[in-house]
Amino acid sequence: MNTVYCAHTPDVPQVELPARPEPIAFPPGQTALIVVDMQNAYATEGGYLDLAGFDVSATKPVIAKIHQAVTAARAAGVQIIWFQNGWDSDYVEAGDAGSPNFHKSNALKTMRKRPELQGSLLSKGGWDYALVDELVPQAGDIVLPKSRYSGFYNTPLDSMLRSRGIRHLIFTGIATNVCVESTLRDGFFLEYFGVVLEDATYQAGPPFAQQAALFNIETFFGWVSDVDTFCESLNAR
Ligand SMILES: C/C(=C/NC(N)=O)C(=O)O
Repeated sequence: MNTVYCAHTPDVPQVELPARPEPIAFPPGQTALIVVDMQNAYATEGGYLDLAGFDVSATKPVIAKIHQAVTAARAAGVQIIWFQNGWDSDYVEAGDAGSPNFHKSNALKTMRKRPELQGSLLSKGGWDYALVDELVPQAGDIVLPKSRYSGFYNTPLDSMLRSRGIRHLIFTGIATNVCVESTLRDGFFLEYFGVVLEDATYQAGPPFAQQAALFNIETFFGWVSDVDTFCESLNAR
């Protein structure tokens, strides 16, 4: 199958990444690896998703895969971007009853159901908001807070990418079917090429949510590959 090349980067050295539905080429210096919301809230037992009734028992291998992908990407000159989802401790940024987020956020709903949790879930500065211990941003990485599912909404992500000439986005993180897919979709509308490394992501909900998100991405919005393939492609440069 023919490899997909961005028409605006033909003269830049490219990495060819085997992916579904077809291979895609990316120039490492014009690529960002985005780690979506690898916070205790989403990946650790006792965090928000767990308390809200979602199964997070299988997230350890995902954390290890993200670590592997980040290490290889950083060494290859790929920009690393970490997102952290959440709000101020008074939840002003979450919105009041005039915001759909107030009604749909399972974190806010869980705290309304269990008032003893109020102030603890996804609150900036708290354990739930913090990145998991295994994943530590390094000098030169970009760390961005966000208050809604898409990393492009109300954040400087687009201008930071444009100012660095970045057109290619490699996605990892949790949840595939919520913030990963939302950010990749918004990136598609803004003309970014989005690839998900499937074993470095995990769903919020049953396994079919992961399958549906990956189907949507590979069929309509981007490409799907995995961490070993990504690392081997970088090493083969
Ligand atoms: C369900 C959920 C997902 N967030 C994410 N990081 O994908 C939430 O924030 O409530």
